[in-house]
Amino acid sequence: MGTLKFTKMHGCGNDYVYFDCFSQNIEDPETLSIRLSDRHKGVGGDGIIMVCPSDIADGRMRIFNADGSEAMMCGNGIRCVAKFLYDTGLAHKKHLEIDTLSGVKYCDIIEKNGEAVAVTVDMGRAELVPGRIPVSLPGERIVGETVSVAGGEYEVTCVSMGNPHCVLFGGDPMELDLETVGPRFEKDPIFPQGVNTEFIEVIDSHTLKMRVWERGSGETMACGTGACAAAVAACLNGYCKMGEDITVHLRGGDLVINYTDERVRMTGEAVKVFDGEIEV
Ligand SMILES: N[C@@H](CCC[C@H](N)C(=O)O)C(=O)O
Repeated sequence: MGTLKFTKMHGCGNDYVYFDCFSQNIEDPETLSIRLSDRHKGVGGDGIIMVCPSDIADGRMRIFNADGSEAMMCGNGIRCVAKFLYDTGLAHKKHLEIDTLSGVKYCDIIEKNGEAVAVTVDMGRAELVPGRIPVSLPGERIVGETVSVAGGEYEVTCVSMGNPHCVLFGGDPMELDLETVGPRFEKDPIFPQGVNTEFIEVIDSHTLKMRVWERGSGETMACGTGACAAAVAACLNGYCKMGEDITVHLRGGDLVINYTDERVRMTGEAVKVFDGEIEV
């Protein structure tokens, strides 16, 4: 038995329990994530995030979903990791490099009264090659393709932002039975590693409304990589234009995304809720 110090943080309501792993060791993050994510018997969150030292960057992020699975990347999480590094002084730099399982990402801190309040992240290139997303469908890329999922026909666009995404365009996503439809996509064999699924209503050429079902965590208030994938998909399907700012309205707040061939940039809030300590 021992204790672990943590910080509860969120980006647009996508909340995780963050651990300073420069000074603490977590032996079994998978089990800890399942336990702490419980909103009744735990701290409550969409998973846990370990902020670790790195030999090649200012810090390294490890993210675990609420079901204990480790993910390669988290858009809302990386903004909070940047805030954590900046505010705690572990790396008090306006430009931060953060290593992830999908490579090093570059973060620019937006500061107010000495604290990071928002972060712009260079998320790198959007990956469209099906085998690298991965999605088991033929072709050079999957843009507006009709596929059969659990007996239904859907028009999908598939993108990797370091993790796999399937984007669908339609009417108001708030009217969807997401608890039924989300798991069907997550577990469909065309996505060999599972998938995060975004349901999008195009409001205008600079504005999207989105609801997300996340692999490993279910419905969350927001998904940063998902908002990036949605903006990329909106451009590929001709709803929005590359190089222009696209605001994505999520259940928990807004993200601004800018997509070019070279990179996807994401800007949004990073918020600390409270510090705590827990027996493990
Ligand atoms: N909420 C995240 C993504 C977290 C990981 C995802 N569920 C996966 O398994 O790929 C974000 O903000 O990007």
